[in-house]
Amino acid sequence: MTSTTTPPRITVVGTGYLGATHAVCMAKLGIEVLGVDVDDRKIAELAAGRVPFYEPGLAEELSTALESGRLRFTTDFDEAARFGDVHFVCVGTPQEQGSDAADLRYVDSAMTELASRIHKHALIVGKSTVPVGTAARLAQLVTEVAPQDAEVELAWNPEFLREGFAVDDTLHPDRLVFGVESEWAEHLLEDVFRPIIDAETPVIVADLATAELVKVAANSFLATKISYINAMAEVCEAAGADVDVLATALSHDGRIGGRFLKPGLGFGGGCLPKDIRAFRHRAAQLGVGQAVAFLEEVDAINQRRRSRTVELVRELAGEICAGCAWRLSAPRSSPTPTTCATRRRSTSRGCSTSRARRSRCTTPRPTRTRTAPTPTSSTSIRSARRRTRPRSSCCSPSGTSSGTPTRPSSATSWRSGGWSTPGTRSMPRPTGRRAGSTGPSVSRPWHPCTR
Ligand SMILES: NC(=O)C1=CN([C@@H]2O[C@H](COP(=O)(O)OP(=O)(O)OC[C@H]3O[C@@H](n4cnc5c(N)ncnc54)[C@H](O)[C@@H]3O)[C@@H](O)[C@H]2O)C=CC1
Ligand SMILES: O=C(O)[C@H]1O[C@H](OP(=O)(O)OP(=O)(O)OC[C@H]2O[C@@H](n3ccc(=O)[nH]c3=O)[C@H](O)[C@@H]2O)[C@H](O)[C@@H](O)[C@@H]1O
Repeated sequence: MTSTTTPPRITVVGTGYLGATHAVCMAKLGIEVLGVDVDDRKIAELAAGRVPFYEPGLAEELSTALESGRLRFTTDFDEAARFGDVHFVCVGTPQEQGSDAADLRYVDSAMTELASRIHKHALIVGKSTVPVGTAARLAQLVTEVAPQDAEVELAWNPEFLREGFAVDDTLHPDRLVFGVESEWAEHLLEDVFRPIIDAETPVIVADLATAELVKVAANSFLATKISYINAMAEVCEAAGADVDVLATALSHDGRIGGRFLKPGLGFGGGCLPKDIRAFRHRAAQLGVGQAVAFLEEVDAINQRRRSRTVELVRELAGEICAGCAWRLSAPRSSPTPTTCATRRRSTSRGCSTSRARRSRCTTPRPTRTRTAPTPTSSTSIRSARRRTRPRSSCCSPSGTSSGTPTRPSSATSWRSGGWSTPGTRSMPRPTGRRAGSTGPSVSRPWHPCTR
């Protein structure tokens, strides 16, 4: 049933990848939104209509939202506290340095800064990915720091968006999870997400701990699925079998499905590596480390995958050098080794930063001939070297049965092909993914597993 009540006004605290997307999408749904961040440069960029990372479609939606007057940005927490009825906290939760635990200092800081300025009845909603038990601790924290004239409650609403599909995933999620402690909080969240709920999106109402756990359980499952098929790739390589065909065959079993079953370099991205580690760490703290001990193997398979890829690239680079040496002895019109390498690099599409270029160019793509299928595993990297014609029997595990997987032509298709291209997601992060984005005080080199 469609509601006619005015939606609550919201703030989005932390306007990084998740927060900027959430703010823009909420404004698109007709809500008045104030985006808040401690990074004044990021706020200035967003207020000027520029998205400081790459996400398809987001810049256009940002412009539209700014023009509508429903979306504004600020660094002023007092303004945020006055403005919002519902405050979504979307700050980073990177892996702690020297530990597998999640670094919760940004969440703690954002919650404290905000709650200590609220002078009304308001709901603070955590969206960041946190270890189970964090919300209960924060619920106590916000009550303690809130002024006496305030009534502040905490809820948790984990986010499942994928980078590259962030806008669509936010507007059309598979499900909404509301971790709440009162009916008031539940109804307020329903008012915020009304258009999405009206589109028959399932809503799961849970307690705080369950809501937190849904998120880490989902990411752990996805990571496990990827490592599973990559483990099969290791076995295939040793046995002379073809993991792409194996994955395709598995994908036709409806109980298994083909999504997240693409063998490749292993999972990277911003969250899966850090989230499975933080989950193991938290489970151990709770005395149930054994229950998720398998995630250590999931991580190990993933690390092995990367090492194996580097080995393969070295092997293949050897072949390339041999090829170039052969060309040197060919007639003068043949390209020199230098021009070989330059051409190869310049044909890497979408490499608009040096980091992106590096990440693309360290993949095994250069060895493929024009007609060979995209190697998505070490087995297929090897077989691509043997084959010059596409194998019609090989289709992608996602069910696109048209034979040869196509060459990825964008960050999104490259990623969805099972390849990890960390640098292409968030190009203008000059001091590193975490350094520039999680909070101004952290400065360490970007690495997909520690962001
Ligand atoms: N990026 C993604 O695809 C998804 C991320 N998540 C989770 O969402 C959270 C945020 O992730 P991202 O947006 O990728 O991180 P991000 O690093 O892109 O953005 C975090 C933002 O928080 C700001 N910030 C830090 N401390 C602050 C404070 N005290 N007050 C206000 N702003 C502050 C930073 O300046 C930065 O703009 C993480 O917990 C992540 O695991 C969940 C689902 C998807
Ligand atoms: O918590 C998060 O931040 C998000 O993490 C992932 O999203 P994301 O990291 O943006 O990207 P994915 O498309 O899920 O890919 C993750 C990694 O797995 C790899 N992958 C994916 C699928 C596959 O079959 N094989 C494979 O190796 C990708 O190349 C990439 O490195 C989850 O898919 C989101 O649901 C979640 O919200």
